[in-house]
Formats: sequence, C-alpha cells, structure tokens
Amino acid sequence: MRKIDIFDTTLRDGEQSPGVNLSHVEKLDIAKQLARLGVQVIEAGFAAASPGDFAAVREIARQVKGVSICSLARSVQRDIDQAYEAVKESEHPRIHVFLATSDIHMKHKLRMSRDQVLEQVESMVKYTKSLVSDVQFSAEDAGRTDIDFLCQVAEVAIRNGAKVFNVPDTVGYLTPFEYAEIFRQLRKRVSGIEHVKLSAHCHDDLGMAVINSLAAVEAGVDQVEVAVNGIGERAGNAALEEIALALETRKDYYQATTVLDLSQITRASRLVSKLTGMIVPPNKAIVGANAFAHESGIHQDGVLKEKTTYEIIRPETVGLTDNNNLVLGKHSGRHAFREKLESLGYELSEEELLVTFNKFKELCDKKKTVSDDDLIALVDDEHAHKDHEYFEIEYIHISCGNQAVPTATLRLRAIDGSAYQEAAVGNGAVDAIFRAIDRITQVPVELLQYQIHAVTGGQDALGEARVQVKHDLFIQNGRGTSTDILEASAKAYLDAVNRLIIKDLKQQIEPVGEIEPAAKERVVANG
Ligand SMILES: CC(=O)SCCNC(=O)CCNC(=O)[C@H](O)C(C)(C)COP(=O)(O)OP(=O)(O)OC[C@H]1O[C@@H](n2cnc3c(N)ncnc32)[C@H](O)[C@@H]1OP(=O)(O)O
Ligand SMILES: CC(C)C(=O)C(=O)O
Ligand SMILES: [Mg+2]
Repeated sequence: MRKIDIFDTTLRDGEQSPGVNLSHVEKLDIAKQLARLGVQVIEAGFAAASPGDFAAVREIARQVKGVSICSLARSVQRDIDQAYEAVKESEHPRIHVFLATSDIHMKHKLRMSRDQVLEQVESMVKYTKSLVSDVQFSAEDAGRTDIDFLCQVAEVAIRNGAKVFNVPDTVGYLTPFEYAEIFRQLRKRVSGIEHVKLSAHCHDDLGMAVINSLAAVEAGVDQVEVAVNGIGERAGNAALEEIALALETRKDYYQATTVLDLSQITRASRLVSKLTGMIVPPNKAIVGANAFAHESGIHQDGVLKEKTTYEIIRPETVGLTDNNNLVLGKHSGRHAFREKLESLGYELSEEELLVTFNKFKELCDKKKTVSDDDLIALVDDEHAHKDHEYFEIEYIHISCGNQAVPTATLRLRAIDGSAYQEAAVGNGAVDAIFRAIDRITQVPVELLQYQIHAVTGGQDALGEARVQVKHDLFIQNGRGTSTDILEASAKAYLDAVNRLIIKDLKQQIEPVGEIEPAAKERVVANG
C-alpha cells in the first residue's frame, strides 16, 4: 500500500481566506494540532509577507517537532532568505519556492518570457538548494501551462536540486482526467523525475479540489497539499479530512493511504473553524454537524439494526466521541479538570490551567452541566485571545425593552492599563454595544456579517457570536462566547477590532486604533 505524504497549508493558503488573520498563539496551536494529526509537512506561512508571518513561522519551526516546517517564497532572493531564516531551526526545514508558468501569468503578471522564467527557476532553485536540502518547487498555474513548457520547467527545477515538484491547479480549472494526465506526461517525459516527489495542489473553484487531488493520487503522486476544512484562497483548497477519509475508506480502490491519526480530525476541524472564524456548514463531509446524523425513519431503523447499513465511516474514527466518563461540574477539582483537558488534547501551563479553571468555575455557576464542547469553547476562548487582546471588556451594561431606546454602557481596559468608558444608543441592543465599542476604540469598521449560535443544547447553552468586519480593504473575522449572547456579541466584535489594532501595531502600517486625546480624557481612574 502506497503512503501519501500530507502537506498541510492551512496556515499559508488557508490563511489567505478573506477575513482570516491568525495570531502567533493561534498559529502555534494549529501547528501543534497538525503535528498531533501526523501530517508530514506544515506550510507555516509566507515568511517574507510580513514581520508577523516571519515570527510565526520561526516560532513554529522552533517549537513543533517531528514534522517538516516549510515557508513559501517567491522566486526572489529576498523571499528565500527570509524563508530560510524563519525555518532554519526546524528539525526538518523545507523552503517552497514558486514561479508562475502559464502564458497568462507570465505575460500579464510577471511580464517575463519563457526563457526568463526558466533562467529564474534555475538560479532561484539553485540558490535555495545552497541553503537547505529540502527544496520544493511549484509551477504556479501549472493547470493552464503548456505541457511542453511545464516539462522543461520541471527538468530545470529537478536538475538544480528540487526534491519535490508541485503542480498547482491554482485557479481550480481542470477536470480530474486532465489533471491526472499532467502527472502521467511529467513521469513519461521529464528526465530525473523518478528521483523527486510529485505533489498535487488543487483549488475548489469548480468544486473539484478533492476529486482532482484523488485523481492525482491515482496517477501516482507522492504528496497531496490540503487545508483543514478546505479553507484557502477564494473557494479554498482540497479538504484534508476528505482526502484522508477517502483514502482510508477506499484504500481498496486507491491502493494508497496516509499515516494520519484520524482520531485527531474532529478536533483539528473545530480548532481551525474557531480560530479562523470560518464556520463549517452542517452538511460538510466528515466534519459537518450532520455528517453522522440520521434523520429519516428508514435510515434510523437501519442504523439501529446494523450501523453499516448507512454508515461508511464510524464517528469514533475521526475522534467524534463525547468523552463523558469524566463528568465535570461545579464540584470538580483541578486534577479532574486537567485530566479532562489532556484527554481533549490540550496542554496548558500551570498558570493557564489556573486561569482557565477559574473561568470554568464561573461557567459552572451559570450552567448545570459543562460538556466537552463547552470546555473546548472555554479553553479556546481564554487561551487563543491572549496575544491579540488590545482591549478587554471590564463590564457591560445593556438597557433595552419594547418601549426603551436600546442603550449600552461599556468599560474596556487597554493593555497599558488605562480604562475607557462609553455609552451609546442603537437600533437594537447589539447595535448599541457595537457603537459603544466604536466610540472607545476609534477604529472605523463596517459590519459585514453577524451570527450567533448555541455551542451546545439546552436553555443554559453557551452562545457563540461570530462577526466579520471591514476596515479599508481589509476583512477581519472575530468571535466570542458567553452564556449571555449580548456579552458574546460584544466579545466577538471587540475580538475583530483587537485583531485589526494588533495587526497594524505589529506591522507598523498605520497607527489605527490610537486613542485620540479627547478619548483619553474619558479615562475613568481606577475603574
Ligand atoms: C497562488 C498563491 O497562493 S501565491 C501566494 C499568494 N500569497 C500572498 O501573496 C500573500 C503574501 N504576499 C504579500 O505579502 C505581498 O504580495 C509580498 C510581500 C509577497 C509582495 O508585496 P509587494 O512587493 O508589495 O508586491 P505585490 O504583491 O504588489 O506584487 C507582487 C510582485 O511579485 C511578483 N511576483 C509574483 N509572483 C512571483 C514569484 N513567484 N516570483 C517572483 N516574483 C513574483 C509580481 O510580478 C509583482 O512584481 P512587480 O512588483 O514587479 O510587478
Ligand atoms: C503557491 C502555490 C503552490 C499556490 O498556492 C497555488 O498555485 O495555488
Ligand atoms: Mg494555492
């Protein structure tokens, strides 16, 4: 049985999804989960894109062991140098260099001739090889590249040291047969191709990213590039969970599989959804809320009699179990709490554990039973916000009713310790909250989306709010949870604004969010 390498690009192509802007801590959390899942390569980012991306890739390279850490780089020396500096401390550093090879891209975007592209591939792959041994080259828009030219590009990349040759269907244009045929041609026509790994990278513009990747597996590729929940540029990349389960469930057909720990898939999916703010549709294969639910009578009857009548995958295979042998509630202590978190895959420091335990006790006072989903929401909420929390909510008071003007009063505390209080009226309670936050933060944003849903069932369920805001041309997601949906909404909106402020502070683009002197005067001393 062939083993297919899984190259995960959630943190690079996945992060190119509009609205997604992950902090260091969040990227590290996702990278650790990908390592638990057992992927072979984590593309941790594009080091030359920003100082923030550089630092995140370097941190992942330093901390995440047992897996290859990779950075993307254009075929220019500056990008390659940055990529090298970011990944060099990894146990297995890889640099992923790319250059477009289709006529459309060469003519209009790069403004380079075929000869110039070949020269650039030669010099930049050679240069990258002088820094690291594991070099991957991608011919961007290979899907629309003339096959004779693609063969020439592959030959040059391989001759100069590429160990992996990736064939991206960058715009998700190809059909499965066409995509597989490219790999067959490369294998037949390129000298030296037997010494390198071939890789597939598909986009979902026509809904064919997964089936195209699987067609590539049939055509003999060694590596498939995927993202958790299929996130990525535009319609996204091939979904990791779909490829993994297709290969596992139909290994009889594909004669190929992965070495992933499939029981980590649900957790990876939930983590990525939470941290990116990208909601998984209920009917999504493998990780959607309905993926293992049986609604109709005939199906339920069948499953009750014999699961395999309607289930081709067991939910436990992808880690979908309610781990309830240890039921947590307000009488639980720290040992049980730690044990439960460990069983859910969290590794918290003593300090983090204490803070989260106190939050858990507060939650127990509001909620009769605390389920695994509640705990995951609580830990992710507490843990993931900490490196981009410019302002935190100290208190929130809302007054509304069918005869009253909805009014929100809020006090926020900034990271320098100063407190800011404001009140605002709005069309409704949520609108009033958002306006009060705007008055304090002074970051001009337009609300694009607002959603609220219950994390678990019951009247005392935790509510999770998600927002998407726009600031200039930049789109940002935010989320927040609480047993009170108005507080969850305030947290979600502030989360998005905090991320915009921290992003700008880190990248030193423009001092968005700087409190103007008039606002500073509204500081309430000592709360
Ligand atoms: C298919 C993909 O997913 S590719 C990866 C896409 N991801 C990203 O772009 C995210 C990160 N990107 C960025 O932060 C920025 O685009 C940067 C830092 C890389 C470059 O920023 P800028 O220098 O401002 O250039 P800008 O993005 O406007 O334009 C891209 C330039 O790179 C050139 N370029 C594009 N791809 C490549 C490549 N693979 N190798 C060399 N040059 C390239 C373009 O032709 C253009 O050059 P020009 O300025 O001479 O016209
Ligand atoms: C950089 C490359 C691999 C890419 O993401 C694409 O072409 O889609
Ligand atoms: Mg891509």
